[in-house]
Amino acid sequence: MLEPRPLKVDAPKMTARSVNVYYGAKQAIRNVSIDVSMEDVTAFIGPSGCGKSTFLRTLNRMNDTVASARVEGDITLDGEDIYAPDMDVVQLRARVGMVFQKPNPFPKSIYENVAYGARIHGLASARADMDQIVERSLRRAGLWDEVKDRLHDSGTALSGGQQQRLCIARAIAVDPEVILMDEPCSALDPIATARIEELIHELRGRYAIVIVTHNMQQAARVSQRTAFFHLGTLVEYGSTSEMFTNPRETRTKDYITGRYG
Ligand SMILES: Nc1ncnc2c1ncn2[C@@H]1O[C@H](COP(=O)(O)OP(=O)(O)OP(=O)(O)O)[C@@H](O)[C@H]1O
Repeated sequence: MLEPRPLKVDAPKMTARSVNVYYGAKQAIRNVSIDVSMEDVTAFIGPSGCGKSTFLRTLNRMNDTVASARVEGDITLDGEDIYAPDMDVVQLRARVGMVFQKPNPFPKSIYENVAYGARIHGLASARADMDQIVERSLRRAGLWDEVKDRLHDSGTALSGGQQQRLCIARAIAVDPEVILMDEPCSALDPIATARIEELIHELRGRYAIVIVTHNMQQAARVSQRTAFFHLGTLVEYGSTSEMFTNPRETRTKDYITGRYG
C-alpha cells in the first residue's frame, strides 16, 4: 500500500486553485491546483506543449502581456489574491521574479543591469546603498568574483552562463520572495548549467524557487518537489525522489521512462 503523497504544502508561499488558461478559444491549462513551498525547489516537467510555461507565467501574471490569454481560478501569494483588481502588477513581478530560457541582459553595464530594477522600486537612496545592493545581488548569484573588476563593462559581453547569472542577480536585486525559472539552462553548456544548478541549491530556502525543465535529470538534481503536466493538466505532484522512483500514474511513469516527450 502506497503512502498518500502530500499535495498540499504546510504554509505555502503560493497557492493555485482550479486554474484554467485559454489562448483565445484554445484551453492550455485545465483545472490546475498546486501549492508552492518556500523551503523546497519545485520543478515543472512534462512533454513539449503541455503547458508548463503557461502555468508558470500565471504565477506572476506574465500572461497579462499576451493579448489572447485569459486566466481563470485563484492564485495567491502569502494568501493575497494576485489577480485582485487592486494588485500592483509591477510590484508583484518584483516579488515574484522571473528568469527566462534565453539570458536577456539589458544592453547596459553589468552594474546597471542589477541596479536598474532596484532604482525603479526605490530600494536605494544613496549611491553607497546601491553599490551594496549590486554587490550583494551579484554575490548571491555567484557572479561577483568574476565581474567585480569590470562592473562597467556591458552585460551583453559576458558568456551565456554569466549572462544568466546576471539575470538571476537582476531578479534578486529587487528583493523577491519567489523566483520563477523557465528552462534557465536550455541555452547553456554543461559547465554553465552545473553552475546554475549549484546556485539553485544555494538560493533554496531564501527564495521559493519554481523551475520549468525539459531535463528530467535536472529536475531530479535540483528539486525536492516535482509537478508533472500533460496536455494542460497536472497529472501528479509530489516529492521528487518518490516521483522518479515510484510514480503513481502511468502517464508519469511513461514520461520519466522516456516512452514519450
Ligand atoms: N502566446 C500563445 N498564443 C497561443 N497559444 C499559445 C501561446 N503560448 C503557448 N500557447 C499554446 O499553449 C500550449 C502550452 O504551451 P506552453 O508553452 O505553455 O507549453 P510548455 O509545456 O511550456 O512547452 P515547451 O516545453 O515546448 O516550452 C501549447 O499548445 C502552445 O501552443
